Amino acid sequence: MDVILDWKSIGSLLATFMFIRTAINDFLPPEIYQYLKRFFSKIFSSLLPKVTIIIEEFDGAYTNDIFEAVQAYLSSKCFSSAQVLKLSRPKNFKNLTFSMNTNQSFEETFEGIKIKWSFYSVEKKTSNLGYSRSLENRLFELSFHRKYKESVHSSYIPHVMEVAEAIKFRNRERKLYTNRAYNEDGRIWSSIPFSHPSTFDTLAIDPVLKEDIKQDLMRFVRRKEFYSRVGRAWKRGYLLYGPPGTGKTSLIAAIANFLEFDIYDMELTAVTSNSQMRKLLISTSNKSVIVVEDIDCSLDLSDRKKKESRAEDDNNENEGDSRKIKSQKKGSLLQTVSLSGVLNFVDGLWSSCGGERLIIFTTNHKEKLDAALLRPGRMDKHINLSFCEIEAFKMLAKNYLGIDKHELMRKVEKMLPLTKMTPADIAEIFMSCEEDADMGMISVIKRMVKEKKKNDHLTIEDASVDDQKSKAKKNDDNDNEDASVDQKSKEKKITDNDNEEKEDATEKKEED
Ligand SMILES: Nc1ncnc2c1ncn2[C@@H]1O[C@H](COP(=O)(O)OP(=O)(O)OP(=O)(O)O)[C@@H](O)[C@H]1O
Repeated sequence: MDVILDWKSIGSLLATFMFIRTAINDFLPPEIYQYLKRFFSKIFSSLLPKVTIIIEEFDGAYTNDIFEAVQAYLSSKCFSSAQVLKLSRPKNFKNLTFSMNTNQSFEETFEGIKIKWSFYSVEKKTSNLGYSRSLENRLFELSFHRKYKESVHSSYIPHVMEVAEAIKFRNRERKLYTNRAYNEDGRIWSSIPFSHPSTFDTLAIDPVLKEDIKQDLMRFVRRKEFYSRVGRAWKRGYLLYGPPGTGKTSLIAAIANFLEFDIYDMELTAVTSNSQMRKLLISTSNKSVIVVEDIDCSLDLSDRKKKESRAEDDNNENEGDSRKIKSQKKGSLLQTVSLSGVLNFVDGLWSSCGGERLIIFTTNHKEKLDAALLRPGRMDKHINLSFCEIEAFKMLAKNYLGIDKHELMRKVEKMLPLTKMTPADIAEIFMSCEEDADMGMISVIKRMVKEKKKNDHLTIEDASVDDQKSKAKKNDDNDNEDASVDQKSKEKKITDNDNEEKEDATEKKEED
């Protein structure tokens, strides 16, 4: 009976409320109505003291740095209070990582302020060109009492960012790229678990060049103030050029490892417009290396003045199959991103990015690029990676065979300039020798002899009839060299002694 009475009183209360509301709406002048509305909403908001800040993973197409920072911050904190946690150890991470599960909360007190974090994941439906797809939209909610709004803004949030930065620094050996960015179709355009083992120690390039690159990078990262003082965006452009297999990709990985930057590998051919490219680039995080590989294949970026004559040359040129396929595949998209689009982003747009960024273009054909793209300020440093020279060879021998010196090193030094072998060629031979130093060195020399023969043969085919004699002599020399290597390998098997003398004797014989 009591319950029935309660329901009755609620009903009459609601009826009275509706009556008053209608009366206010109908009879009160609008000005007084608005005034009363503001007045009551003020009273209600002071009665509801909670403020909530939402931190989404993506802001439109761009990643939100604060989301990542909060994620790192909470992974270090949530263990003590969240009820359901996720435990993981991503590949290449040393430590276990705790993170909050969806729909979970974590509470803490900071300088007397009660803070509550909640983590949600919501499905967002998007439709594009008749296709509908669902995207995961993850977000953190930060709630606290209204009266602490100012303190949260000026102390707590900076504290979270500081802790997150410290965690990132502490875990700098963890090489995992976790950032995700979606393009307008909702596809991930860049999600690279970055754990490339290449470092400056394993990179076989001229030591002087290596040191120069390291110095340049260090100067760049410590000159934040300088860049802002002179009013320039904090970015640097590198162009890596040289034949395939000379270590362009390895150098990029070594740079990212050295600087501890994220890598974004930009597939320009998948970008459908200049504005999309601009959006994608702005969505990259601070401290990142943006890589555009094979720029000459991705776009028609050749010097506009030379374009027509080049087109003819291209038809006649005997290029590698893979490059042809690449060009054909990408040809249909040639018009989508223009040279000016690329130039624009390399120049001006960076200013809106804030943090330091390195952009690296690679090409096998520097001469095909437009001069406008190559000028300083756009591509600040041009790095030529070429065929293997002796210092690089020694590094490869050390890395792959574990040797600092070898009796055949002098021979290699003599022959290297006569061949066009890339570090990749040599690395491949060493790989197949399973760390047997003698076998590795002998196999390399045999291959060099073959390469030299091939090169000589090509040169001679082009030469005039008068050069026929020298061709015969060169072939004789090659045969001698080939034989001497075989001979040496036999001798090596018999005894390790007297090698130096035997080699000297063989070389002398060849010279004679
Ligand atoms: N300078 C180098 N130092 C150490 N290893 C190298 C070097 N150059 C090539 N290599 C080896 O050869 C492989 C291929 O090299 P990489 O992909 O870096 O060459 P690239 O110049 O980028 O070739 P492409 O132009 O075809 O992309 C690497 O995985 C690495 O093992």
